[in-house]
Amino acid sequence: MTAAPEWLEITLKTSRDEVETLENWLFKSGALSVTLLDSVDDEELSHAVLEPVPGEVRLWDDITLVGLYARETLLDELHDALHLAAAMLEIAVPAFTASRLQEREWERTWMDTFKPMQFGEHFWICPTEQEAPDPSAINLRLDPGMAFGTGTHATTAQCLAWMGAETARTLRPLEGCRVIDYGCGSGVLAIAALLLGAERAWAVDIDPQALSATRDNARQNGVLDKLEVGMPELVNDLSVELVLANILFKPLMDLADTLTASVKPGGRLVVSGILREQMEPLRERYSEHFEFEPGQDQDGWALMTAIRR
Ligand SMILES: C[S@@+](CC[C@H](N)C(=O)[O-])C[C@H]1O[C@@H](n2cnc3c(N)ncnc32)[C@H](O)[C@@H]1O
Repeated sequence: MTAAPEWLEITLKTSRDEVETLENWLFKSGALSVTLLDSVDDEELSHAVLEPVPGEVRLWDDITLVGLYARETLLDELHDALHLAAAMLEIAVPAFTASRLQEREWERTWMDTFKPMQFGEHFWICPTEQEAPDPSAINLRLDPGMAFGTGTHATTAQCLAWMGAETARTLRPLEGCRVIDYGCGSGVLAIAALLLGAERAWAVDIDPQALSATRDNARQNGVLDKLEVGMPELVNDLSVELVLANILFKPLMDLADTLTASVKPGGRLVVSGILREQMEPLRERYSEHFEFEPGQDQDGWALMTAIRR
């Protein structure tokens, strides 16, 4: 009898400062999902992702990253992809271990670790196969394990918390807004914006896998008809009321002119994925056209919002 195909898993240890870059590296090399584990006790925790409790964002100084690749991936091909992705990101290939994972174990991993998360009074992210804890709330459904952004990452969580905060007042806080999600990953922010009342959204990314995950997730949440998905050129001539950009510091600095042009005067820019010490240079880069609101800084990660003059 032929053995069931196994998933390929890459594991590496890193520090908080490096986690975002290395997560990006794993995705660029073709990972279907990336999980963050606390390294302190990862033998015992095995595959238990340390979820923030609702409203809480946690990060650890010593983190294990686990990237999961499609079953048909060959180890040699993966080595090549990891080296190529490192070269694209201009980083040295870090030390990692590769192992095979049985399908059942992989499924259980995600079922066990991705739990419903609440962001604000009436807004939740829920795995598709689980009951929503509050069926009357706005429940964004996501399949665990597909592309970046189930809300478990601190920087995604900060954006979702910012969007969900107003749900105590109204279930449609983004009513009438047109929204761009720049660097959409799983599309979670664009989909959240639409569920929270946005009129129309555009989700763009340089990674084709992210675009296809975004379409699937939007369809699943019944908002595909209000969402356009594509490469960044899609929004070249567009300026909207709200631009969400959870990408790294360097792309945010490089994209300043593009992102500035995509926010209409009086509109708002929300950026995350930046470290506390990167807030000031970022503010300076955007200050000619934006009035910054007080930034939020949680466990070293910052979310900044600004109004376009
Ligand atoms: C940190 S993930 C965030 C995903 C999602 N928005 C979220 O909040 O979970 C950043 C995403 O930005 C994309 N990205 C990086 N540089 C980009 C660029 N220059 N233009 C568009 N997308 C970019 C990456 O491919 C990745 O999917």
